[in-house]
Amino acid sequence: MEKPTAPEKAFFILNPKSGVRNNISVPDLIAQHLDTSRWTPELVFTQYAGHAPDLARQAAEDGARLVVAVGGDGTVNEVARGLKGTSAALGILPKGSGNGLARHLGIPLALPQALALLNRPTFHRIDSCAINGHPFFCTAGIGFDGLVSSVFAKSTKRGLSSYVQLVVREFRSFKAQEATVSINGRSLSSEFFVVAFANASQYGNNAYIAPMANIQDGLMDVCLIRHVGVAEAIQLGYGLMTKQIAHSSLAEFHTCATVRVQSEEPQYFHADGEFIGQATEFEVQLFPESLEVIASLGAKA
Ligand SMILES: Nc1ncnc2c1ncn2[C@@H]1O[C@H](COP(=O)(O)OP(=O)(O)OP(=O)(O)O)[C@@H](O)[C@H]1O
Repeated sequence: MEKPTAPEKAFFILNPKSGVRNNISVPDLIAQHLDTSRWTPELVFTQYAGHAPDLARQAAEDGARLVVAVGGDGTVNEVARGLKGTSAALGILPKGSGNGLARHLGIPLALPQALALLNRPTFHRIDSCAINGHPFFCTAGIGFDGLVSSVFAKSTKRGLSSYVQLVVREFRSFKAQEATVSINGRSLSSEFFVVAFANASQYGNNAYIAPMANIQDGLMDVCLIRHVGVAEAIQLGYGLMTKQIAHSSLAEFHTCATVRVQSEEPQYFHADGEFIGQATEFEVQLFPESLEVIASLGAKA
């Protein structure tokens, strides 16, 4: 895309609570590294959880070409939600603890480099999804995934090591629930430890739940994991971190644009790592090319 003759408006939405790198002054970095011949920046801090969708939508209505989420996947989700159906593109300055969508989109985790990508932008359209009407852009999940998100939401600790400790603690008491997954005309009934829906390939922190997921192909990858004991959990953990889950007999993969899940007992679920609630029925849908982003996508998105 050609550089416009005059700078365009870029609106930065900063979550003061996200991430573990809180010694970094993002406003200073933006002042130092953003090319003001390309972008005229405006910055605002969120005041509360759930503030960013309104801020993003308003910025788009006020003519911002670019709205940048400064935070982790929760903040990215909120900003992206607000931008759906507008003509503004999403940018990301990754400042979360997991940064799943930023990693999938090839956005550098070092903020000066992420700002350099905004200075020489490449715009792409990506798919987005929704679980029971709650938009997500990276991953959503039911079962153990959902439980972990609910416990993490109550925890004040952030970062990978706290997350791993929490996963191990919750695993000991978790009981997989009976459910039926209706997908591509088939009904699959089983006890499921996890049913994960992947628009992007990873949860964050390079934990790949669906290494083959392509964010521009009009399909989500559904990963079904049935009964898991301690030995299988160790294998799965290794598979997540090495992309080997794609070849594991413990995980079954399908691709589709819609999927339904019906469960006997209420199950916890999350969208982009944020705990949403409990339900017995789930409908997950994909919306092709529904969001414009600045990214560095290789041959396989
Ligand atoms: N001003 C605010 N005060 C309190 N919470 C906020 C505020 N702004 C946003 N939030 C909430 O903070 C939560 C966490 O944000 P985010 O996911 O960006 O960071 P993270 O959890 O550190 O990163 P990651 O998701 O990558 O692990 C989100 O649920 C968001 O709604």
